[in-house]
Amino acid sequence: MDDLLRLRDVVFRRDNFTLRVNTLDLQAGGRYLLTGPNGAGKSTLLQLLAQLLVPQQGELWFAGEPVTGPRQRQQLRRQITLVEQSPFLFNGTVYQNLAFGLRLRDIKGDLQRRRIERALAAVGLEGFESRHSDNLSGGEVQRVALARALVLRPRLLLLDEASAGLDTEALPMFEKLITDLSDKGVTVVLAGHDQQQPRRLKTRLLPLRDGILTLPKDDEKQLESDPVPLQARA
Ligand SMILES: Nc1ncnc2c1ncn2[C@@H]1O[C@H](COP(=O)(O)OP(=O)(O)OP(=O)(O)O)[C@@H](O)[C@H]1O
Repeated sequence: MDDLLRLRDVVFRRDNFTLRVNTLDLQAGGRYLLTGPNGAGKSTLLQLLAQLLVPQQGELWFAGEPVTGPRQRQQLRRQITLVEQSPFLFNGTVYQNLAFGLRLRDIKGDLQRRRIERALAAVGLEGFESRHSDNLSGGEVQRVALARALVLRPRLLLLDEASAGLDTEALPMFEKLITDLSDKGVTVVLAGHDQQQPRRLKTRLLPLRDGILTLPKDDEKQLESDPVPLQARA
């Protein structure tokens, strides 16, 4: 598989927190799980991968091209979507929330309607188009936020604790969606605390501790074992 995103010697500093990523290669169609305790830097790394934060040091490549300036980062944001830990839906209907990003991409009319219908069906919320964002449960908000990401058809989908509020019916649907997307070539990075998810989803692990990403020495072995960093890659 080809690398979609590569990071080398990346350092991001903010206040008293420093995030360090020596080597990270995300393959096209790969599934990854970012693990680590509260405050380890998972959300910060996802924002960096989403090109919403800019590292002070290091190099990034997307689809083989070096990521250099703000203009390029802005273009990349059209291919990368982050679903935040506490997603914000604006005051309006579910349809309006999903249509917003499509309108910016000039996707209108029937195509817009079909994409929204399909994305809502994919998260199990068929017929939710006219529901108001104020009248949704926490789990429904998360699913609408996921659908809002899906309609944009990103090449890299970043999910910050996106399954935390899902019930026992919604979780298998969510996990099937993730595997289907990666089978279609979408790279998916999830951050979370579900200890069983790596086994169920067969994700590669990206363990973060105190802002340092420590890749497991042997990814395949890691899939069989607990999601705990064992040894740093030299
Ligand atoms: N907007 C911000 N401004 C300043 N510091 C921040 C900001 N967001 C996070 N931090 C700090 O950066 C560090 C990493 O936080 P981050 O949210 O990335 O961790 P996390 O691993 O996602 O945690 P959690 O599991 O609790 O979601 C923490 O020390 C946090 O206090």
